[in-house]
Amino acid sequence: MILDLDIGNTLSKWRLKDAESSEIRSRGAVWTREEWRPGADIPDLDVVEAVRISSVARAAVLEETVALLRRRVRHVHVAHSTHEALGVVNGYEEPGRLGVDRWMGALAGYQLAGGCCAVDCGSAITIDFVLPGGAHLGGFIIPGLRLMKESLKLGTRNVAIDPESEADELLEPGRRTVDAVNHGIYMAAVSAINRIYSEVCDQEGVALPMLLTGGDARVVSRGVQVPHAVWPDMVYGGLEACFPMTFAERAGKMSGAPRVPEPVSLEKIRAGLAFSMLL
Ligand SMILES: Nc1ncnc2c1ncn2[C@@H]1O[C@H](COP(=O)(O)OP(=O)(O)O)[C@@H](O)[C@H]1O
Ligand SMILES: CC(C)(COP(=O)(O)O)[C@@H](O)C(=O)NCCC(=O)O
Ligand SMILES: [K+]
Repeated sequence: MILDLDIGNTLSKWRLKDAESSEIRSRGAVWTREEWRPGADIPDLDVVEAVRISSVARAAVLEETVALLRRRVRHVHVAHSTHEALGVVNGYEEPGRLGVDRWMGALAGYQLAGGCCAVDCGSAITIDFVLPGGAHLGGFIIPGLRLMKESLKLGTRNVAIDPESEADELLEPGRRTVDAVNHGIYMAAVSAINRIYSEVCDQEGVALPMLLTGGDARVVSRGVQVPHAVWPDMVYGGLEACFPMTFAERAGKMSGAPRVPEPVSLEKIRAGLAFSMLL
């Protein structure tokens, strides 16, 4: 079995993948913290022959995790942001400083779609752009839904946006604090994504397919007007592409990859942008 780990600032996600069949056998998530208990937080390591890790948590968390795993598993691969990988050139002045989850998303998106806009809705919402040809432009970082809400300190942190909510409802003015806050942060997130996408496509003269991932991807997806696909395993896709192990991975296949969404034409994107400027 292969154990894939995606350690975010809030949640540490794991999945077990069968190295023979490429099937996902199980998955889970625990709050990100320093100590892991194999058998409780993560699967029993006896069945694991290789581990692949993407981590943006504090260095100490990664060090502890790697030390624990190396004692029990022969192959432990830790992903890093580099200047270039798999045809993508990192847009950061200091490539190593780009969050490795963003780098994994950009690599997975490029492998699947060629140029793309990769949006990760987790603790932070990150919006990264890769052009056809592989130039990563860099991106945008805003606080995620939960962080935005917590920063207001209005006592609403424990009432999350119902992931089943309809976007229409969330776009109405709230008539209670909790709704005013939830609808406000939702509007802030989806309008930023819509606008940033249009601005960058306009600047670069190319309509890019958009891919969404992260814990809030589903609910954010409902308010994003741009054609897009939700790909919950996008960060894992980057790990698969960087450290291919199964037959399918070596053939360039990434688990759970969605159909690439057809972007609207650049003319339409520009018309939408011009219209919103006139209002
Ligand atoms: N069951 C859940 N537990 C915790 N957070 C959740 C859950 N479902 C959705 N979320 C949302 O997902 C976010 C965490 O998403 P994730 O992509 O795992 O973040 P990160 O990679 O930063 O740890 C939280 O900030 C919260 O808004
Ligand atoms: C921007 C992030 C905090 C997002 O992390 P996440 O929401 O997935 O936990 C992470 O990618 C990170 O720590 N990046 C380093 C800074 C940068 O990318 O510029
Ligand atoms: K994120």
